[in-house]
Amino acid sequence: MNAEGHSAEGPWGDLVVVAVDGPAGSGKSSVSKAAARRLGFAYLDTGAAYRALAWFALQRRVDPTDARAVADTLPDFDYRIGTDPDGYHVMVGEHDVTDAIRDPDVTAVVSAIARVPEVRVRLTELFRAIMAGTSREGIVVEGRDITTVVAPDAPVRILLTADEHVRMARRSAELTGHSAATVGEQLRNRDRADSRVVDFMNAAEGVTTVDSTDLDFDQTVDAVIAVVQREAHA
Ligand SMILES: Nc1ncnc2c1ncn2[C@@H]1O[C@H](COP(=O)(O)OP(=O)(O)OP(=O)(O)O)[C@@H](O)[C@H]1O
Ligand SMILES: Nc1ccn([C@@H]2O[C@H](COP(=O)(O)O)[C@@H](O)[C@H]2O)c(=O)n1
Repeated sequence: MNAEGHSAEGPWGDLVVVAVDGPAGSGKSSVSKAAARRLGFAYLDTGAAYRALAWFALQRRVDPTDARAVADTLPDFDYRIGTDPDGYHVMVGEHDVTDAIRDPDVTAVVSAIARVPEVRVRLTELFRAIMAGTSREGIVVEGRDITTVVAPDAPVRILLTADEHVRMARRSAELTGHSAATVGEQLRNRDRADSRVVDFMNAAEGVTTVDSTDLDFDQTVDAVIAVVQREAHA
């Protein structure tokens, strides 16, 4: 039994871990948060940690392409994230970086930060500790390598995807003041860089694909919840 009372059968005991991966703009954060809210589960956004470390490196004027210098920031990286889907916040030390980590300057360098092996090892440990510490019945964890590296043994594993043009259109609809072409190019470049490190375009064995290309937001949340209900206690 772990500290939060999840009994010890399998790595997660009776904690229902819902692992969700997918490319940029596929709806991982918004859909996972809404599904967690409806299920009464916790919600963990893992991309926020990579973004927060990118923010921290920029603050320290570390060159994001210098892997050694990036890894050297890890001992001082004091990171906390809220896992209540209704109380989402991200802290680095005493700084609330919830909004700052969405800044285009951070988005532009996050893939370079995320390809540093020491970073991936450290953040994976951190994610597992946060997951094990939840007091709720379950947790929805979303990112790029959750179904394959962070929690390949999760009872529910989902690849959330959508056609690239649809993802670009959804992303540009939420970003005013940026041309659709620029938004699309940034999204495609980030996916290209990230997919050199982990494969989140193809479902690993045992992972269920939810394709939202022809679904609206609520239908996508319904589809994710249907997978959870079918697979959580299968
Ligand atoms: N099925 C859907 N129908 C319509 N809009 C959607 C759907 N799913 C997600 N969206 C919208 O698409 C946009 C991108 O979603 P979101 O930010 O959750 O994606 P993401 O995968 O977390 O992206 P990133 O990896 O870049 O952080 C949001 O505005 C969200 O509301
Ligand atoms: N499991 C993960 C999650 C994220 N990343 C990297 O972080 C970047 C930001 O992620 P968002 O989901 O907030 O867009 C992403 O582009 C990846 O570089 C990761 O490597 N693994």
